[in-house]
Amino acid sequence: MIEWLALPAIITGAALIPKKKITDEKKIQTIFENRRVGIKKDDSFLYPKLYKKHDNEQYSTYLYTLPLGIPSEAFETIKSAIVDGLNKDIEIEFDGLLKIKVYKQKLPEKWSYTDDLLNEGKWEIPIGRNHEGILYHDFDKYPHMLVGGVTRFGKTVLIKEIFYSLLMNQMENVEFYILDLKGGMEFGHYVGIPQVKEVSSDIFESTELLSTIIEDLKERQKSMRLKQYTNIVDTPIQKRTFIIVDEGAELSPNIVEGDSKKYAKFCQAALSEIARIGGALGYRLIFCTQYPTKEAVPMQVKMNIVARLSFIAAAQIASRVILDDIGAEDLPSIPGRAIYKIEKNRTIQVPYIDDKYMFSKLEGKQDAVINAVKDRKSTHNN
Ligand SMILES: Nc1ncnc2c1ncn2[C@@H]1O[C@H](COP(=O)(O)OP(=O)(O)OP(=O)(O)O)[C@@H](O)[C@H]1O
Repeated sequence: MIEWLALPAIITGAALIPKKKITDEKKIQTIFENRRVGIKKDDSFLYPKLYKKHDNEQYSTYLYTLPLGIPSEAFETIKSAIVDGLNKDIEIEFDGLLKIKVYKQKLPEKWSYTDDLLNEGKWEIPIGRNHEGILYHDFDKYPHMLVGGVTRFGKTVLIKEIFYSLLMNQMENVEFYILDLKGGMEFGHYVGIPQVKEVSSDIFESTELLSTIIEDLKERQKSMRLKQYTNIVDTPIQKRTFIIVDEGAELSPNIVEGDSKKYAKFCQAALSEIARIGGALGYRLIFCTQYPTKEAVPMQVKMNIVARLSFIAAAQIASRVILDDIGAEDLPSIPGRAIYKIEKNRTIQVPYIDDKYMFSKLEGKQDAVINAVKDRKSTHNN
C-alpha cells in the first residue's frame, strides 16, 4: 500500500524538478552539429571549437577556432538557424577566429524619426540603428548608394528619410532630381519644394532629365578641370546634386518594350556616367530597385557604388546583386530592417518617417526653405 502511495509522489516530485536551461553556448554547438558545419576526418566530424567567451552588458561574444577547410560562407548559411535557435539577434564576423556576438536585447521593430537626428551643415544622414547605436551615412565620403529589397519593406520610407535629412541639413546647398518611375505617385508632389529641380514620372521624362544632368556634368567637369580641382569635397564649392532613382528596373532595356528600349539604353548609360565620374563633381546617385538583377542594375552603376543597403531580399541571388553577399534573404520580415554595407555588413533598423511629420516640419520652416534657395551663394558654381 505504501508503495502505491509513493508512486504519484515520485511523479509529482519529478515534475517539480526545474528543467535545466540550455545555454546559448550549447545551443550554438548543437546547431553546428545538426547542420554539419564541420569537416569530416576519417570516421568523425570536426566542429568549430569554443576558444573563449566574453560578456558585457550588451552582448556575449563567442570565439571559435575552426578546423582548416571550412569556408566562411558556411556560417552565413546557418546564421538564421542560430538566430531562430537562440531567439536573439546575432552578428557573425571572421577575424582569424569565428566570432559570434549574441545580443541580450533585440533591435526595435520600429523607431521614429525626430529632428534630433539632424546634423546641420553636414552631408550625414541617419541610416539606422544597430546594437551599438545610431549609424550615419556620409554622402561626402561615400557619394552614391545602391538600395534593394522586396516591395513593402521600406525603400520609399528610406528615400523620404534621406531626402528630408539632406534638405534640413543643407537647405542652401542641396538640389534634387527625382526619377519616380512608379508614375510619379510618391514624389510628384515634391516639385513645390524649391530644392527639388525636377521630378520625372516615366522613361521619356527621365531621358530629358538625365540629358540635362549630363550636359551640366560635362560643364562642371570642364570648369573643375580648369581650376585643377580633382574632388569637390576638397574645394570651396558647397553645392551637391542628388539624383534619386526609384524604381531603377524601369530603365532596363531588357525589361521595357518597343521604342522605350533606346530611351532605356540612354538612361542606363547616363546613370553609369554619373556613378563613374559624378561623385568627384558633386553628384550623388541613390539607385533603388525591388528587382535586383544584372539587367536592372547596370554593371558600371554597381561597380562604382561602395555603399549598399538591402531590405529583405527575395532570394540569395538578389542579395548578392545588392550586397555582393548573401544574407538579406534571411532578414526577419520586419519593415525597415535592412543590411547596410560599407566594407562590412551591419544589420540595422531604419528610422520611420511619414509625410505628415515631414510636411508639418517643412511648413514650420517654409520661409527658411524658400529663402535658402533665393540666397544661394556664388560658391555654388564657383
Ligand atoms: N523604417 C520603417 N520602420 C517601420 N515601418 C516601416 C519602415 N519602413 C516602412 N515601414 C512600413 O512598411 C510600409 C511600406 O513601406 P514602403 O512604402 O517604404 O515600402 P516600399 O518598399 O517602398 O514599397 P513599394 O515598393 O511598394 O513602394 C510602410 O507604410 C510602413 O508601414
